[in-house]
Amino acid sequence: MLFEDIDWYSCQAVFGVAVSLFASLIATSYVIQQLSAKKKPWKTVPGWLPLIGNFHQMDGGSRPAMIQTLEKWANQYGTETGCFECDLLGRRMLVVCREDRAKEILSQRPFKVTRSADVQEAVNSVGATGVFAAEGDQWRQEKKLVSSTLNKIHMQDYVPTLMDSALTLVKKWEAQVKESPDGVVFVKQDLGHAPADTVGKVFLGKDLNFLHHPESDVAELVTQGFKAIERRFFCPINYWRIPIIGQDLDGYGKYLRRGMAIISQVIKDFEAERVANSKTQSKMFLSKLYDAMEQEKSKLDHERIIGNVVTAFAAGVDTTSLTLLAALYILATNKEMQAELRDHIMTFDLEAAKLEDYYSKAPLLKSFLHEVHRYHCTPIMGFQPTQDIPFCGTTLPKGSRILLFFRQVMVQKDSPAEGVPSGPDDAPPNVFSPRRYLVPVNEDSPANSKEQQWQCVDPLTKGLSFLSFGHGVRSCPGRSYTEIFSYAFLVKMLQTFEFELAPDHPPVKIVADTLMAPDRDIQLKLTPLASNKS
Ligand code: HEM
Repeated sequence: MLFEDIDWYSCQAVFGVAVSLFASLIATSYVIQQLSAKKKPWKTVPGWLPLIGNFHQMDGGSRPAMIQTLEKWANQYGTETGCFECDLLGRRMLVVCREDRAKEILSQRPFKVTRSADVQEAVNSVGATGVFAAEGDQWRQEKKLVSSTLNKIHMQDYVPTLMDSALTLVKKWEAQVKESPDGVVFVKQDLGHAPADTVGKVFLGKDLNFLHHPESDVAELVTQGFKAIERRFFCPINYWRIPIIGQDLDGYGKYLRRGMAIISQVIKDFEAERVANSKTQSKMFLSKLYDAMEQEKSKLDHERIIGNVVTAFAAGVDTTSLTLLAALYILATNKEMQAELRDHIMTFDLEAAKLEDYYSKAPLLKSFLHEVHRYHCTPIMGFQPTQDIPFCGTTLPKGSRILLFFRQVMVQKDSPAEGVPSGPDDAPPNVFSPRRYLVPVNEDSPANSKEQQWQCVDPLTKGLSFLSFGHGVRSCPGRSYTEIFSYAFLVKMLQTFEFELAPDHPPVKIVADTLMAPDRDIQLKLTPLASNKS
């Protein structure tokens, strides 16, 4: 067809109709949005724009910017009813930010309220098709099996591996410091690779050595997997579901195929060995899982076993590394606290420590870590009702998108969750207080006397004062696992180095569990302690 043949008049008319249709669509959705906002008992964040909703008010939409904005909105729009509504890229979200409202949602779990479909979809899409993203009978079966392999009895078997991985990390930094004239190390990547190594060893019985080979296929599956979950969670189109090419559209496909093939092979080798030799390694997750499947007569298929191993990487690695990143940042910028903790754990014998010692012999360290978990927790979790449920004096329809603001419920100043202890320093819940969970051993002796001994109480998990590992039957089965690794790492770190932020460090701020710093990383200047210099 020639250029002159085009009927420009018709084209203009079609274009005009399309523009007016689009404009009336936007106007109608604006009117619907305003009318539906008026009917609800909670406030709606103003400033809605077509297609993007309130996203343009989130300072570029990075994770910390989003958390900061939601925190600001919770104080602005959520105080009256304990919740508010906003629109993120066309998805209406009910943000629940106070204990009483959170209870209304959490009491309906696990069946009337589930993880949100967006979370399930994003997590499943990266290969973590395990208990975290499962629901209904599938979840019931897998939770029983997975939890039984992570209970305190089995945890005894994992302690040496967890300690060993923590030691290996600190030794790596010791070697690095010897080589480098300024003693500065970047910490974030290693803080992720060391817990990933524990998952490799404990879950698969394999030393995948992420710490020294961060370019390996399984390491890439894990690292790229986190990025893919964040990216895919907010994407309005599930492009990864497109047959053949979907997983490759954002470049994740190659990591998924290679990483999964390796994990699948390790499991097949393990099965073959188990058939040939009934005395396979009994001190690792796979053995314990297969034992539990036999005992319970409850078999998971090969794909679900892979999915649960990938889930351990997805659920346990980033969370642990962000906790430790926050802990190191706090100690690096508070020398007094660092010195007090070092004093406290200096005689802790890591090599000889049994599971119970981690919980009883270092109360201040334990209280510090509880507080890091509380104050710098995963701030938000997505849920949805599977049927209409009562909420805030009205009915929340099936399928509504709920963001439960765990952190806000625990740390807000004015109406915090009941049961957050104030500790010997009488600290309000909105303040970070490392001694919060300490109580005097001897009630009669004054709390501030030098002779006073302290013990650490466990945060209450019945109420909502400690939601860092979730709530109720869906709470995290990996809590002891990550705690033991973190204790071992912090003890070794404090026994080996004094540390501070590197000179001329760019500005850093922590928003919930995330550092606002270049690459969300920090550089530490590590000075070996005199007693450790060799
Ligand atoms: C600092 C480290 C960790 C934190 C802060 C953390 C936090 C959480 C949270 C908040 C949940 C959601 C609970 C809920 O929905 O109520 C969860 C679930 C889960 N976590 Fe962890 N977690 C950590 C480490 C781990 C580790 C090391 C593993 C495994 C080795 C693990 C495995 C899981 C699994 C399988 C679930 C799903 C449970 C279910 O849906 O029933 N987590 N975790």
